[in-house]
Amino acid sequence: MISVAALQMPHSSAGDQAAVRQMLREVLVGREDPEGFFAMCVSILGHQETRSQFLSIIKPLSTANIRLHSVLSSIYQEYFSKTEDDELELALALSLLEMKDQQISTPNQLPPHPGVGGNASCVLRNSNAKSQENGCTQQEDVPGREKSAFVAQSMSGSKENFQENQTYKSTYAEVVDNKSHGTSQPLYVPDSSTSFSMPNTASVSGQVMKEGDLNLSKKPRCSKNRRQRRKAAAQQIRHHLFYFGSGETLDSVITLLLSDVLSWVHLSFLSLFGVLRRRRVQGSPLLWGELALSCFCASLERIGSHLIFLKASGEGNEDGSSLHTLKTLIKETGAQTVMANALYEPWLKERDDVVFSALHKEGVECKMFHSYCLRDPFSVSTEGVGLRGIGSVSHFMNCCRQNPGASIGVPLDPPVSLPSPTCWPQGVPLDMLGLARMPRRKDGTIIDWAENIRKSWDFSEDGAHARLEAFLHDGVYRYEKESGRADAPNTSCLSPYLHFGQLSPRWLLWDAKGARCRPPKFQRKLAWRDLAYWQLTLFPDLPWESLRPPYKALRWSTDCRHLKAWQKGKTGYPLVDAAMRQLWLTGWMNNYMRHVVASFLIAYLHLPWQEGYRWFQDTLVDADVAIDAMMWQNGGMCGLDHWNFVMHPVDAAMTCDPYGSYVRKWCPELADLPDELIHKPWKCPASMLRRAGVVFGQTYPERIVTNLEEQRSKSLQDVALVRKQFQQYVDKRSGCDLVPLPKRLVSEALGVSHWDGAVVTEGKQFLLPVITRMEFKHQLEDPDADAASNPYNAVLKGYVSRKRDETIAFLNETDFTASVMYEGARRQERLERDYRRMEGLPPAPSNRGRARRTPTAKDKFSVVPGASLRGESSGERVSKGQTVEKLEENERNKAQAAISAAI
Ligand SMILES: Cc1cc2nc3c(=O)[nH]c(=O)nc-3n(C[C@H](O)[C@H](O)[C@H](O)COP(=O)(O)OP(=O)(O)OC[C@H]3O[C@@H](n4cnc5c(N)ncnc54)[C@H](O)[C@@H]3O)c2cc1C
Repeated sequence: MISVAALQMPHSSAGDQAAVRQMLREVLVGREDPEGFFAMCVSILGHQETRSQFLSIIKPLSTANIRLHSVLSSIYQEYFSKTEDDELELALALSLLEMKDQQISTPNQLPPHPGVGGNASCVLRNSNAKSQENGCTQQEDVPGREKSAFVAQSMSGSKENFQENQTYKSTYAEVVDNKSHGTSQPLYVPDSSTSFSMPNTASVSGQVMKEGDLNLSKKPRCSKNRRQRRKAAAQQIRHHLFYFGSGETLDSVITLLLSDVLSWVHLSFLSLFGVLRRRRVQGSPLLWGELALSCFCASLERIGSHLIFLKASGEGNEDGSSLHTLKTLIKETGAQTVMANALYEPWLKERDDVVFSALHKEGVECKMFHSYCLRDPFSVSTEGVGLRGIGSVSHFMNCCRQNPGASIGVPLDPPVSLPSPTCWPQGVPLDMLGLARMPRRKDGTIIDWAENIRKSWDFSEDGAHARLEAFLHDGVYRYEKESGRADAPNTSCLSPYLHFGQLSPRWLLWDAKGARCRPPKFQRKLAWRDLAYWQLTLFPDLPWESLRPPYKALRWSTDCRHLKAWQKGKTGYPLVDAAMRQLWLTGWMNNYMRHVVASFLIAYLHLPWQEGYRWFQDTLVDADVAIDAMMWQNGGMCGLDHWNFVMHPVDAAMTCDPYGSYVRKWCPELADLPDELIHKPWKCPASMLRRAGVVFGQTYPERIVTNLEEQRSKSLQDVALVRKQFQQYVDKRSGCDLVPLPKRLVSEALGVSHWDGAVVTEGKQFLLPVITRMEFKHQLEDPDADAASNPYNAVLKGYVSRKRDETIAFLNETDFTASVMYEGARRQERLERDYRRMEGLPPAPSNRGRARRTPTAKDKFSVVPGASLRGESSGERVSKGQTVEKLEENERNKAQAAISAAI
């Protein structure tokens, strides 16, 4: 192993050198790819310096790792042999500059709010705070209560506030009544006191601010580290809120954002191989992070406080550098208490545990609070519920009901002031973090890919509340029935604010329940969010590896042209293109459109779901490692709750853009086509195209694939192939896929700790049958059949009748996925009716759609995946499985499990 520290970078700054060295270490241990490393050098050192220094930087590799050296050299040669024109052309294409004259408005048509917002993140606090003055709340009844009293008082504000909160809490518990289960038990709501509530409160400029990582308000402060621990490039913004104190109360508070070296990695999207890989790694979320931090700084200034930015530095790995920086700060400020909000990504939790335990050993009191999710994902348990239907939101909510754990808690008023230390520690300016750095051309000019994103959003907490208000006054009334509409602002558009902690889920849930219209579907969305984090804690490889083993071997396309066309919104399918352009220009698209573009990428282009995940990570302003990964796994057919539907790239418009106005907005070159043909311009007569000024290949791209049915058939056949190849992962009885269970779930299911002789042995794999598309089960029997002849064909064609709309709206009250299941079942019914008519058979008994949701002995495809645990080696049922089954037959869960199992 060579010594990275020995590398020479004569003309760069020490910080740059450290960043490059750090990244090279990552390459050497295989956590970073050479391409990502090179791009980082270009970003950090600049073109000139990279050109002159790169070869000497990598020179030590020429003896220590010849292969890597030659890969890096060829990347260098290729990059610097490109002409400026190539790059410019790419930049233009990628920025979709042909649309620059268009007025791009915000995703949900709210008037744009120029200016800034802010977020922030961490707070350092010193002891002896005047608790009444600021609003931190610690309602936990813990032994250290006295010590944390400063927090409790400062956050929850007055006693009256607290009482009001209690009342609110009981109202909340009633409201969260789970309608679909006819039980008065609070849905997904724990009962007793809040598990935290840090410096909440504060009425800043007359605004009630709510809890969030980057806000002053009602909630836990601190951070949510979003790090993408992926091999190509690890990026993160990390913020921590620290409270430093020396007594029973705090006398000062310092808000701190701690960022690590890799956060400044900056990939030029022009850089590599002439192929647009990404806007930049995590470009959009980092941009949001910077703008939101700047707003948060302003909010703190208004109440006489500051936000300090620090870069983690010091020797050692990333834990080491965070720890070193914190220790230095603690020494400087004399702090005795450090508090931070919990991060749930397993690898970040691990790091924080290490840091906190080291600080603890040195006598620093450390406290971690929960804020990002409604439930701490590490505390969710399947006990009493079992594993049947795992992955579905219904199953997850059942688990939360059965094992309520700590209370979700109530939002608190934001602080009106924060006690200041006598001397503020020295930080670095926000722009030094380099979060929203724009790439430069070789001539030094900046390519501002974020112009439209900045116009589209207000990045401040005020912006979050304005959107919430707007939604509660308008969109919320259409949410149940029409949240799929892309042409209307029917969803909340709050995801980036939630992601960056500018709005807490607790507050959102609270407000949604207080609204006159309380759509259960909307409330369940927050459970989806928590579900994603629960899955990530169970399967830390969720963002990279297919959960269903056979699907790792799926044959995927490697067609870069298709990928680029999809990314740039140039597939020739107007609905897909409109959504991808909206994503590029605003950093957002609604949930329905995310399903449409994901289905297109996977089922019709056969590109791996990881490509979609990566692109979303780079371009979504709400890019979230857990949610994104869970959804792409589900879309990629390998998640726990894989989609039982495929969105058709044309017909889905019947639901989401029936009049073509969404396409007209984002693909203006098609604006003059009539409503009925705008989603399929290739069907227009030549004269109509002429009149509308559409020339395929010039003004609008040709379709990159034309044989949709064939493409789908291929996709199905590929799935059948791997399921055949890896039969050990297919349950013979039900035809369902089998997923290896993480030990934590096995223990819960077997009740290992209490159960005689039940030992989950190291290395033994337990397999669980999971929800599996019916069309896959059928295809297994006839692997070469085409998609059209598969009676369970999952392609959704859009909703077409009012009656169906109403039924779907009703089912949406239960779950979005339930509605698409319904549609699938109806389609199946139609097919069967036609078949029977043609064959002269008597009509089938009715009510098949719903019946499919429950297992019947007659229809093997309806068999509900049970939680029969099998030892892989023996293939035999584990005797303890009977106990598991017993648990699962628990009456309280039966109805829910049936629905869960079907979706
Ligand atoms: C392929 C794919 C990738 C996705 N990637 C992300 C992502 O990176 N980050 C992200 O926040 N959401 C992601 N989603 C989920 C969802 O599309 C967005 O949360 C939603 O579109 C945000 O818009 P909204 O705030 O108007 O949502 P609303 O419908 O108003 O919902 C309110 C909030 O609930 C949460 N929520 C809604 N739907 C989901 C869901 N399916 N899973 C988890 N939480 C949900 C979000 O925090 C959202 O802000 C993805 C969905 C798909 C299909």
